[in-house]
Amino acid sequence: MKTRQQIVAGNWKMNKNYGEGRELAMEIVERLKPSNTQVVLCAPYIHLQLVKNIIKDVASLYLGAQNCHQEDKGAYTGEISVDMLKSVGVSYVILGHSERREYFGESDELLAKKTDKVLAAGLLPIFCCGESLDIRDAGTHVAHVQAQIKAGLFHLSPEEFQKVVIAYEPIWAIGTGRTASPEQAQDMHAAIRALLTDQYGAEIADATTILYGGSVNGGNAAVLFSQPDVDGGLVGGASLKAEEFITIVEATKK
Ligand SMILES: O=C[C@H](O)COP(=O)(O)O
Repeated sequence: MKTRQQIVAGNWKMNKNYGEGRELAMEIVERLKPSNTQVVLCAPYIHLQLVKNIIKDVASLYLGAQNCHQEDKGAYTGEISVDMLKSVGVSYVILGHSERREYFGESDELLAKKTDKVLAAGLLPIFCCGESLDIRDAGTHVAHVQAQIKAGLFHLSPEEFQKVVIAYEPIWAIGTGRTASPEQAQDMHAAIRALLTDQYGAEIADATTILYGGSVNGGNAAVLFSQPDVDGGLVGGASLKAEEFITIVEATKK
């Protein structure tokens, strides 16, 4: 039976120029201690090749991208294909981050296509879901998140689905300093796992990694990750400081 992998992914978003990115990746390599937690550096495209070279000898470090295009290639100015990502050693691709959904109009249908493309290339999607504050206040957050997962992922076969990592990121907690409480995170993660159990069965649901994202930092990571259904984090701001990021990695379950 597949065991549930603990993962901490750092999403650098649109931060760090070339030199700063090199410095950050090198400091992470220096500070990281061997462990079973997978650590994914989701750097901007300009850094991917360099970061791959810096992390290549560290078994627990993986390269991630923050997006991809849904087509193989062609006249899509400014876009990047899964084949391009794969060719520089990318393993994980973040899909459906709320910033992409909101600022770039990414729909559930589009994300289903991107998921297919990532899996077909042999890469691993980190599929993001999460509700706005209005939806949470209306009390429909569980239904909202479950609908995002159904629309983006439930066309996948069980074999395909087993490669997917889910990241729950309440939008009201992203970059705001206002994190979900451990109970709020656990409740949603349990609801997601229950949905996965209905669709794919308990064995696959139990083995699925579900990350929490939204103002995770060195001070709150341990209590969030100690929740039974929280299997690590998708970290934005705090992934830009090596020391704090490593503290977060070390807060994962052993
Ligand atoms: O992808 C990461 C999330 O958007 C969380 O960002 P944050 O840790 O800066 O709140």
